[in-house]
Amino acid sequence: MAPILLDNITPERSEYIEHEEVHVKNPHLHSMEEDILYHFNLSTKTHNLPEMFGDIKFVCTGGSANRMKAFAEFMQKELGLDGENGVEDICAGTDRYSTYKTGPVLSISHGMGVPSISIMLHELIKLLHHARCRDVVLIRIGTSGGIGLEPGTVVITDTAVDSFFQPHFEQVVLGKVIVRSTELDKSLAQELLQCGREILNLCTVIGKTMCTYDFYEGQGRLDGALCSFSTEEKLEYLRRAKEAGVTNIEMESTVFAAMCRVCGLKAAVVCVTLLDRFKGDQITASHELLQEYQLRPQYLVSHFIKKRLQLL
Ligand SMILES: O=P(O)(O)O[C@@H]1C[C@H](O)[C@@H](CO)O1
Ligand SMILES: O=c1cc[nH]c(=O)[nH]1
Repeated sequence: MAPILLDNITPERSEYIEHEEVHVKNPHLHSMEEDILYHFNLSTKTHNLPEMFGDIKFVCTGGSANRMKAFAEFMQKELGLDGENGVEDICAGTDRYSTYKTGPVLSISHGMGVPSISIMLHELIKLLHHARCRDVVLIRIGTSGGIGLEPGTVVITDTAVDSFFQPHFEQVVLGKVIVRSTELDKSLAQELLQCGREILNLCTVIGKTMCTYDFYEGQGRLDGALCSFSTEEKLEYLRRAKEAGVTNIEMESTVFAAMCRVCGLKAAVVCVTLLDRFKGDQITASHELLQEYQLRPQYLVSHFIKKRLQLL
C-alpha cells in the first residue's frame, strides 16, 4: 500500500482569509517567467489577466458547457448588463472548458469527474491569482442523485465526503497518498440555505454530499455494464450513507472542496437531485423536467449573488 501523508492544515491555513488576493500553494510558480494555462488557452505573457479578470468576485462552475453558458446569459439579464451580442466563450481557442464572464461573475464548465474538475481548478486558481482577484467565492452548481429526498430538491453541501463517508480527498503525489480535508465554509452554506428559503416553492436542504469516481458501480447502481453486488447490498450501502448524514451523491465535490480550502478560497456546492436513489438508478424524468431541475441551483445562486451585490 502507498504511504499516506496527512496534508496538515495549520489553523491559519484552514481559516478563510478576508480581503486577500487568491493564493497559490506552489513555490515554483513564482520563478516562472511565463505561466501558460494550457486548457484555457490563456497565458500571463499573451493576455493581460488583471485587466481581463481582475474584477471577478463569483466563480460558478458546473459539468455541462451548455448549462454554464445558460447561467452566464441568465446572470447577464439578472445583473442588468448589456447583452445585445449574447455571451462569448473567453477560451474559445480550446474546447476543454467553456468560460463566460458577465460583470463580476465567471461561469465555467468543468466536465465530468474529479480529474476533469481538478485540472480546471488548478488553472482557475492560478488565473485568479495572476489576475489579482480578491474575496472570490466559488460555487459548484450541479446535479446529483438524492438519498431519500424528493427529486428536484436543492442540496447545499455542508461537507463533501468520499465513498467511505470520510471528509477527505486523497491525491496520489509521487507515489504517496496525500489526504486533504474537504470541509466547506459553514457560514457560506448557511447564507445559501437562507437564499433557498427566500425562493418560493424551492425545497432546499443542507447535508453531506458524497463524491464518487464513477456514476455506475461507484454510486451503487445496478444498471451499469458491470455490477458486482445485489439489490440488497446496494440498499444497505445507501442506508449506511444516509445514517452518516449523506443527502446526495455526485462526482466532483471532494476535490473542489479540498483545493479551494488549501488555497483559502470560500467555496460551496449547490446541487439539485434528479432522482431518489432508494427508488431507482435510471434517470426517468423527462428532458423538460430535468432542464427545469437544473435551473433551481442557478436561481438560488443568482439570488445569492444579487443579495451580495446589494441589488435586492
Ligand atoms: O455538474 P454536473 O451536474 O454535470 O455533475 C454531476 C456529477 C457528474 O459529473 C455528472 C454525472 O451525470 O453529473
Ligand atoms: O445520480 C446521479 C445524478 C447526477 N449526478 C450523479 O453523479 N449521480
